[in-house]
Amino acid sequence: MTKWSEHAWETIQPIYNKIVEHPFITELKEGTLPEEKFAYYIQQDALYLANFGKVLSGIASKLSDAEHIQDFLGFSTGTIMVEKALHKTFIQSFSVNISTEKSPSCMLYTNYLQTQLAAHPLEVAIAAVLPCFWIYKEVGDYILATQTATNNKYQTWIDTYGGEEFANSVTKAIEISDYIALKTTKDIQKQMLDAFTTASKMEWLFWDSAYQLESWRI
Ligand SMILES: Cc1ncc(CO)c(N)n1
Ligand SMILES: Cc1ncsc1CCO
Repeated sequence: MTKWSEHAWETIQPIYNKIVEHPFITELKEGTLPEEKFAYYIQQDALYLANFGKVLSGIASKLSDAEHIQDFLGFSTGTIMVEKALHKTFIQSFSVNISTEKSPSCMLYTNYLQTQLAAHPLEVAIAAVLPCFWIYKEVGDYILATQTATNNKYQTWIDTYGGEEFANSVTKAIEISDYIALKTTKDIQKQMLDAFTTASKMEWLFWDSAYQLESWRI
């Protein structure tokens, strides 16, 4: 029987392909991405991760299996560790201005995840956060496997998401998603798939918004 996660990944293939073809990713891979665009991304991602960590601990508080609770609390702590380690390094070296104003796309994505947690079945909230893990792992692995540039100034970012440690978290998150999908109804499985797809589109949007240096139109 096909696992929910296999079906889900297959469903978002066209979105994933658009992500790895996006100039943000192709230029990040070669180290040619303008620092201004990477700095914009890092600044918005700090705001994103702070919210994402809260959503993950919110999911933990709604779970019942002790192992799963521990895993989600670990993921939540992981986002804070990544935020501190990666973001503070880049924020210093690229002299990023610390802003507290979310871009439209960052606000869309963070609010979407909060809404899934607050007003939808737990299974759906779990499916909504899965692309954040899975797409980043795939993008990290893809860059590591295909990059030709040496001395890439974005290597720390690449190694964070292409590394084994992150892969372990991603494997756990996929396994938990499959476990809960198996125990729920067809209808909720479909809602999980829709949330997974929507969040995957927002992953594309997040990189695109950084590449475009998106701003509020007012
Ligand atoms: C927008 C976004 N999605 C996913 C991750 C990785 O969890 C991240 N750092 N930022
Ligand atoms: C999903 C995710 N993104 C950054 S850290 C983290 C959890 C890893 O444990």
